Amino acid sequence: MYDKVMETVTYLNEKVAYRPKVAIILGSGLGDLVDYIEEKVEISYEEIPNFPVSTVAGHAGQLVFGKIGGVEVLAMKGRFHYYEGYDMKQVTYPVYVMKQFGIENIIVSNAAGGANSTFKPGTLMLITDHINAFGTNPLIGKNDERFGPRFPDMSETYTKKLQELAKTTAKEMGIDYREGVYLGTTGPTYETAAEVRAFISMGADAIGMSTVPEVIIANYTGMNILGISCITNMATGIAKEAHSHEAVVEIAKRTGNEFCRWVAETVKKI
Ligand SMILES: O=P(O)(O)O[C@@H]1C[C@H](O)[C@@H](CO)O1
Ligand SMILES: Nc1nc2[nH]cnc2c(=O)[nH]1
Repeated sequence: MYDKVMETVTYLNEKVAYRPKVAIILGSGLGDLVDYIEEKVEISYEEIPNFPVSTVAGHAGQLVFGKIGGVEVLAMKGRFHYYEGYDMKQVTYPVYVMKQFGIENIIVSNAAGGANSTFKPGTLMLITDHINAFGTNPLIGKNDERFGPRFPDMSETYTKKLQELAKTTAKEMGIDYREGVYLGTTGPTYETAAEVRAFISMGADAIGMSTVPEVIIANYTGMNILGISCITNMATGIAKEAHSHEAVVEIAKRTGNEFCRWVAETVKKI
């Protein structure tokens, strides 16, 4: 794995002059953030050695390098989900690459269902912590100490300093946000109402199908982490209507503007 990652990193180093310290993983329907990136260099996943290829509608499959307000960034437009059939090492492969490429701060985003009944579709939630309900862990297997320790601590997974920065920025910009715990499941089914009740009793405020594996690797490799969920629907049982991925992407795109403004301003201060 290490050699493969380094091969990908070498390719990127030769292909782009940018050396960003900040990366952003864009969730379903949140890809418009790339419109805030100037002097872009875009690379399709197919072109990148050892990179998996995204198959989900609403996910473009590109690394986008450039600048937001003068700050160099790397945005991942299209992520890899466990439910697509990738194994956990493939799902998290880009995060290993980012770390070796020099990324120190990662912003992870997602579209998620609201489990906290005080949320509504369109709510932006700053992730304060997560629950891994995937039933597996991307670090299972032999550990390579060149990436990180065998038993990573996760007592401050979502970096307090970045949370404070995002909160101050939101207040300055008049952006409304909530805070909460993201629970990640495998998908691709949306939850049953009974599962949502169980997840609420476990402490979930938002439920999604991504983010947790990437964050586990980002934490393991020693990155600062900021997470934002865009609540696109209320979770099953709280919502009156049935879910569809099309509706999720549609709401994420509609609320995406606030999300993009918030992330762009926060990036400038990192
Ligand atoms: O990549 P994210 O977590 O934003 O995508 C969400 C979860 C599923 O992939 C999909 C369900 O509609 O959207
Ligand atoms: N698991 C899950 N993922 C989502 N992504 C967007 N909405 C939802 C949801 O309600 N549940």
